[in-house]
Amino acid sequence: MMQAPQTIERRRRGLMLILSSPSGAGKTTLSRLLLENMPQLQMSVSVTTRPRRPSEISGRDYHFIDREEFDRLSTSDDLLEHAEVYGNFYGTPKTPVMKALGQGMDVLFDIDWQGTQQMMRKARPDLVTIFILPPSMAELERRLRTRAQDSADVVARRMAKAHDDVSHWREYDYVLVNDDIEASLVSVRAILIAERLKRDRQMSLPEFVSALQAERPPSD
Ligand SMILES: Nc1ncnc2c1ncn2[C@@H]1O[C@H](COP(=O)(O)OP(=O)(O)OP(=O)(O)O)[C@@H](O)[C@H]1O
Ligand SMILES: Nc1nc2c(ncn2[C@@H]2O[C@H](COP(=O)(O)O)[C@@H](O)[C@H]2O)c(=O)[nH]1
Repeated sequence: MMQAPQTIERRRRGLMLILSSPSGAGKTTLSRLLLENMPQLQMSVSVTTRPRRPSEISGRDYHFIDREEFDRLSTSDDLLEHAEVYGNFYGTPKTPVMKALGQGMDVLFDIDWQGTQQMMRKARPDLVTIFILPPSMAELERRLRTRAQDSADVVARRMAKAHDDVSHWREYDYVLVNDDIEASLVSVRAILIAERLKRDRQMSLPEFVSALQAERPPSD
């Protein structure tokens, strides 16, 4: 006998939402706000060889590791992707991502364009990618300086790479200019909500629709 539609468990393939931008455009800020108010979304916490900033918490913002440990993780295939960015090494641990997806969660990534390219080769159908542009290069520099977490040398090094970073915008599904943070948050939430409704991600739809069609039409 056919199950009633309302008793069918609505299963969905988890998706991987990637945010990339030149350094300082606002990925971390947007990610934190998005996670505050979005169920079924988990942040991927990267490993990095970069020194910890004063405001950062190990295990929440990054897993801070040395180069030897990083090389061990990358050669043992424990990273989904990895790259050298602004002179430091960064990578995405594989196990927590696979576990979260297996539990029906979506996973949020704050990674650069090199990591995104690697992820595209591995898991394109499950990826949703967003590139975040700053309103201007002057505002980008202002944000990096007022964040006050990096030395003047580090800010200069990141600004020197900003044009090259921006040149990758066409590789992304969505592009937004992070002028107003609240407006950007609304856009990212809208993208995620719409992507969750994509037909191919709703695994139980065929079963659900069959059950709907098997119901007797209401009598007049
Ligand atoms: N729309 C915005 N308007 C003004 N300031 C913003 C906006 N978005 C972010 N900021 C500020 O800009 C600074 C940089 O933002 P954030 O750290 O989120 O950038 P990021 O893209 O994560 O940088 P990185 O790539 O270096 O990790 C922070 O001080 C943040 O508060
Ligand atoms: N390819 C990857 N890039 C990553 C990862 N984690 C962070 N990043 C990117 O590095 C820069 C600099 O970050 P910051 O925290 O030092 O300011 C930024 O573009 C991040 O998106 C990662 O695991 N893989």
